[in-house]
Amino acid sequence: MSTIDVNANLTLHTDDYEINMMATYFAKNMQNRHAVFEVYFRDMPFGNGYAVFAGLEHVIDYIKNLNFTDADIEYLRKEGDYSDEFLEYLRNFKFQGTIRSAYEGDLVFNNEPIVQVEGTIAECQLVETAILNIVNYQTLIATKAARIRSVAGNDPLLEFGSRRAQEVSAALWGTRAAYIGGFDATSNVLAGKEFGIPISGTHAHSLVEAFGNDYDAFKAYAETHKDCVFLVDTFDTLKSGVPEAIRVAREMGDKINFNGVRIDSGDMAYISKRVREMLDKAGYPDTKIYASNDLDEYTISSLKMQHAKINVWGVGTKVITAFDQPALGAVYKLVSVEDKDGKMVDTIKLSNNAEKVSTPGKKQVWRITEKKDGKSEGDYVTLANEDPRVEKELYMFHPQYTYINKTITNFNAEPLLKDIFVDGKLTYKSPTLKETKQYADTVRGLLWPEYKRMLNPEQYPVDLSQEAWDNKIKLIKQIRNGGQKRLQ
Ligand SMILES: Nc1ncnc2c1ncn2[C@@H]1O[C@H](COP(=O)(O)OP(=O)(O)OP(=O)(O)O)[C@@H](O)[C@H]1O
Ligand SMILES: O=P(O)(O)OC[C@H]1O[C@H](OP(=O)(O)OP(=O)(O)O)[C@H](O)[C@@H]1O
Ligand SMILES: O=C(O)c1cccnc1
Repeated sequence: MSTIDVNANLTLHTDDYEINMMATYFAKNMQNRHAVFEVYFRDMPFGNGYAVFAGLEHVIDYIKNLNFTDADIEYLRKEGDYSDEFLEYLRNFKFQGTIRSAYEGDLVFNNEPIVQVEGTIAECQLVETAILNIVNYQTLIATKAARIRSVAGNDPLLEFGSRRAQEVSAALWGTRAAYIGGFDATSNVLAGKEFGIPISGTHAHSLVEAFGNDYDAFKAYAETHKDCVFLVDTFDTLKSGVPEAIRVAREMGDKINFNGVRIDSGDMAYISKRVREMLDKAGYPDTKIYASNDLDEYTISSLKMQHAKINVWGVGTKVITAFDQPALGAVYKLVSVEDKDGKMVDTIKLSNNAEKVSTPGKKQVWRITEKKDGKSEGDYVTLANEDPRVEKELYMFHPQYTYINKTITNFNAEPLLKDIFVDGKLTYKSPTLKETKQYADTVRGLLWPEYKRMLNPEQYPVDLSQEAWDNKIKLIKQIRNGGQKRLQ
């Protein structure tokens, strides 16, 4: 069994209310009614122009292992007010639904479905909590990482956040998401072993404290490691740390690779410039300067503007906790359900807040790109039975401000939601993590720069097809006119 337990049974990792609803559906003999739920988020995280989808691999592990054990059933018998018949139903429960999803690394936007779960209403209901838990966190971290990548240019980005992550699982899956989003390596050795992420590490202040001075610590490290990056700011970066690192490098000669020095405090623009001068003067122009200390896209961008001489960035807390926005806020909404006569009926959740009104009907998202250069034109959300690929021209309009519109010709339309599980069977073959990272990079390249800038990006169009829009307005009117249906 691996430590990141891909075989973990997380069946009870669900909210009590999901099982309570399952019990009601069961008692009313509605448990097998066909239903479609969709995951979407309402606002772009960090005010970013795009989000990077992540979490699918963990969702797949979770679904594969869904199964109520005897111990789970006994626990529910003790804690809940469930009938014996319902508990027997759970004991025999198997996920037999269909899941369609964006791929990890895909760019996703607010107010479009990014995961779709279709099956019996009972099974769809059960998986809400875990799917949201996984996708919300990993997509958030991958997006934060992509923002940091966007200002770091081609510089190596090291993920250092395990000590500050919200517990173990977040550190591990979070660093995987950060890798997809644009980081190059992690300090977490377990994540390296389990996911194949390159690992990277320097040393801490404690090494210098333990030896009492920079020289003895660096010398001892150099005698025990070929590749050396010395942390130079324990006492005084310019007066002691860097001179002693150079002294040790000279003494050790080609017994070591003097790969770098790390700065972890102070004015990193000023210090890095002085350190660069010292290293160059000493004949170490290839020795890199690493920086860490509460870095994020803002500090890195500012340091770049100040022409700081930093080559490698270690980023911990701010990426692994998505520091400035703790949750993505993705939701899971019922969009269509079978009525008592076996007919699928679209459903809507109304709200006084226009943004919170869900879009009814089973849908597909089409990424519309120009045929000429493959660049993005926007996303076109249709009802599932529509196929814009057969259209010669596409009329795209803003779903709230409909006077904002354009007609597109000569376009390609690619579906975002792809089959992952079909009738309970995994039909999707996962790429390697490296391929996923490469894919994330490629699709980011297709987005116009206006949507990618870190501050105040243009809003990427996510439009509804005329049919999807008409369907929504029809349902809103129906319900406002007192026409709530009896489906039972
Ligand atoms: N030239 C700079 N421009 C912008 N931000 C910087 C610059 N130099 C450092 N920073 C950032 O400023 C913050 C300084 O934080 P803080 O005051 O905690 O660090 P410190 O006092 O240098 O070190 P310590 O962590 O040991 O207290 C960090 O987020 C760091 O990344
Ligand atoms: O600042 P982050 O982006 O989270 O990067 C990780 C931090 O972890 C280490 O510090 P340590 O835990 O020793 O504490 P410190 O921040 O007080 O130096 C390292 O020196 C970085 O400063
Ligand atoms: O390797 C490092 O330098 C490192 C690892 C974790 C946290 N801070 C720094």
